[in-house]
Amino acid sequence: MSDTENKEKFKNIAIIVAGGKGLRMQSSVKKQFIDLDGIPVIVRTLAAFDMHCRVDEIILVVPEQDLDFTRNDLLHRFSFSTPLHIIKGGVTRQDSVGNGLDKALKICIRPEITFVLIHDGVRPFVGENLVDRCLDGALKNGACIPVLGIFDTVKRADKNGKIICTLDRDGLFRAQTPQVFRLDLIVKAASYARNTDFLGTDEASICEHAKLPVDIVDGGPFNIKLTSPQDLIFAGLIIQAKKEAEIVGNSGFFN
Ligand SMILES: Nc1ccn([C@@H]2O[C@H](COP(=O)(O)OP(=O)(O)OP(=O)(O)O)[C@@H](O)[C@H]2O)c(=O)n1
Ligand SMILES: C[C@](O)(CO)[C@H](O)COP(=O)(O)O
Repeated sequence: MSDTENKEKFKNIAIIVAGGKGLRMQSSVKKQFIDLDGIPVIVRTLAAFDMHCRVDEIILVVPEQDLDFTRNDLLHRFSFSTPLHIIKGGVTRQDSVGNGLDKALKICIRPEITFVLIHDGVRPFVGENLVDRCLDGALKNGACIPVLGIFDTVKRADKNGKIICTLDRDGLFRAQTPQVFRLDLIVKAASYARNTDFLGTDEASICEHAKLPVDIVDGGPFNIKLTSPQDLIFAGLIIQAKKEAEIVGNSGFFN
């Protein structure tokens, strides 16, 4: 099926979760609101989905106490063309995603023909082609996430810092976002996780728990999650490198 036909038939909703406290970043400003070269992290992330021609609507999840600030102050300074819904998050990432899924159910026509792209608000360098790969994968089999291989030798160690063994890294991957799912499937998996008290660190793990298959596609080396203070240094370098690549017409590298 061609892209144009898909666009008529399917609806793609990005759910950007930015409802966390960002404790590991040790910053007085929550990491999703930190300014990176004049543009807040969450605005950079929103812009990546706003500019993507296959994203029809965006749901932004923020901490309840930051709803007013986000609506009236932060986003007031920027304009987006994709319909944007701003809602409150929950205690855990899974709760925040759950709120996003509830909203997606309300704004979709039919969950069976709706895809949700669940993305960390603090992965601002997600590329256009990476989003396409995840969407294409989910269109085929209902669920798809981007991953990166592991290029270092992987050790298991005990609590005293003594190595127990070296793991076989063949078949091991690091999961990124956006994680894309047909809405009816992820809603079913999320409800099963709730009923069985399963708490996952990503949405793929919720599907795994519900025995729903999830495909993988290549993630991106620049699609980093801003977690600790050092990541802000990497973010600055990525921004600088992107600017330089744009000048010489080589920015495709970052997609
Ligand atoms: N209750 C929560 C917790 C996390 N997130 C979001 O999930 C993404 C990935 O989570 P992580 O990097 O762990 O963010 P925090 O939970 O904010 O960080 P920390 O664990 O360091 O406090 C972030 O965009 C974060 O805002 C969320 O929407 N709601
Ligand atoms: C969803 C995620 O970013 C995929 O790598 C990750 O699992 C979030 O984990 P964290 O423990 O909240 O950092």
